[in-house]
Amino acid sequence: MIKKTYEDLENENRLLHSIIDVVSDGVYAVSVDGTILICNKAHKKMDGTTHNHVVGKKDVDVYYLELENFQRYTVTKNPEPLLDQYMTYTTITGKKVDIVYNSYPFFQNGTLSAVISIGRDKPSINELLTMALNSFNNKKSNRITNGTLYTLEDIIGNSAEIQKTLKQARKVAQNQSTVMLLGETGTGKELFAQGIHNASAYNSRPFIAVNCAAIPETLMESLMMGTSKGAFSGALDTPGFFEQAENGTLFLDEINSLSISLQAKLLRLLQDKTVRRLGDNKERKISCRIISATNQDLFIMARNGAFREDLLYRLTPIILDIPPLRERAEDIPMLAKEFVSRFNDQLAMNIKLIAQDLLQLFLSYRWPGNIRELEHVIESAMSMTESTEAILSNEHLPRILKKRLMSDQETTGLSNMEATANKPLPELVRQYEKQTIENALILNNGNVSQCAIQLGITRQNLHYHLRRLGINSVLYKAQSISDTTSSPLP
Ligand SMILES: Nc1ncnc2c1ncn2[C@@H]1O[C@H](COP(=O)(O)OP(=O)(O)OP(=O)(O)O)[C@@H](O)[C@H]1O
Repeated sequence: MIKKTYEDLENENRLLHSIIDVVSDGVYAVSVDGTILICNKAHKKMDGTTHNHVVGKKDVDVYYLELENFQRYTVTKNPEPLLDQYMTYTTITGKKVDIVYNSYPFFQNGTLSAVISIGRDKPSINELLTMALNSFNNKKSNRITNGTLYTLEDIIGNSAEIQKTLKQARKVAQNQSTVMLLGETGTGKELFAQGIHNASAYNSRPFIAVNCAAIPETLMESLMMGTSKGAFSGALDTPGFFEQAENGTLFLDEINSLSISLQAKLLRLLQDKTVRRLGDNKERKISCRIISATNQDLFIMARNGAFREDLLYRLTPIILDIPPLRERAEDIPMLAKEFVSRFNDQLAMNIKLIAQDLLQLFLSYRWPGNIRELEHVIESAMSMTESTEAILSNEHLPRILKKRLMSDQETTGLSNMEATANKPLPELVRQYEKQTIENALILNNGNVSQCAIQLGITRQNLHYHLRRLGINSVLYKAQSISDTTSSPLP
């Protein structure tokens, strides 16, 4: 074997250092007595430190945290790999870092001599997650890296109802007030919450979404408040939701499912505007906007004692009511077109048109699951379609879905009777005329002449009715599915 010269070893050392420096994860090595041996570029960038701050210095002088929270301390006590650990610390430069790391013992001649750690900070993990999500939806590429996917501009709908809610959302985004989003399931409450965050001045800060119905009650308190190491067996230093959302937005979805005891705890946090991690005595200021959402009537729940009235009033200084899809049927073609276009991409299909029979079925259905249901129905229909087909029609609906959608057509007469019981006749006539003309425009791609023929009136007469009823026929002009503008489709 050829013996390496000192110069060879020097070159090899330089090469290894260069490799370590170009790795995008933070790489760090510390001797068992706490002297920092290696800290690569990515780690220094994450920490906001320089070579002089770190290499050769004692770790306890560079990173401000309790000795027993250093990975070096834990691995020295028990020389085994320590994987997927999460920690928060402040560095000598005052930068606060959230990091997830793996640490490994390094042995020389059978004796532990150093600890090597490889880590990534939370913002870069969020970035990775966002990239992964984006890769599922190429339309959403180069998307936001604050934990969200949508802006208010992504909310589709030309109806007066949705435009009014969007206008209110844009206004609310200007300040940091607490907002409550009301709406049936699938109406787009989370979309609005993300949209408000992204339209706000603090949109570079985190958006933390918590589904209150999905987290077991026993875990919720520690996740909400955070824990300090030793609070209970296995507890680590972990920031709670409020801390994670620092200067950003905390979105509490399905807040109606919080138990009464958690409601009391949440109320106390909101009143004190401070949070204390479990097992810690340090008070931390709450500095995030709270957006909550419910698909049940909290005012009725409060009346029945199922939701605390005092908490309800804390959460509702501003209320945005998101209308169900059945109350804005004119948005259905536009939404359907968007979903067809998305599934064309995802399923490698080439649907160019939604047939009139299917569109008519969509327009007559009540959509209890709202936009999410429309999205799923289109996905199911497209999954039943050959990739060579260009028109999506009734025939592509799975039998069970078709039956469900058609059952509404049969009951529409009855529900109309119930809905119209207390309205004056002229208003009902006007509503009916407007709906009939809008449906005809949708079905005729905004072509006024064809629409007039279908309705059995002259073109001039139709123009008169359009003006009288405030309908803009241009909005109904046909566009191909692949068109990205949000207008009704053929
Ligand atoms: N106006 C809209 N434009 C485009 N897509 C929408 C719109 N509203 C909702 N969606 C889509 O509908 C689905 C449901 O939206 P979201 O999850 O925001 O509803 P939600 O009201 O929060 O529902 P839940 O109460 O069940 O949590 C999502 O896939 C979303 O992308």
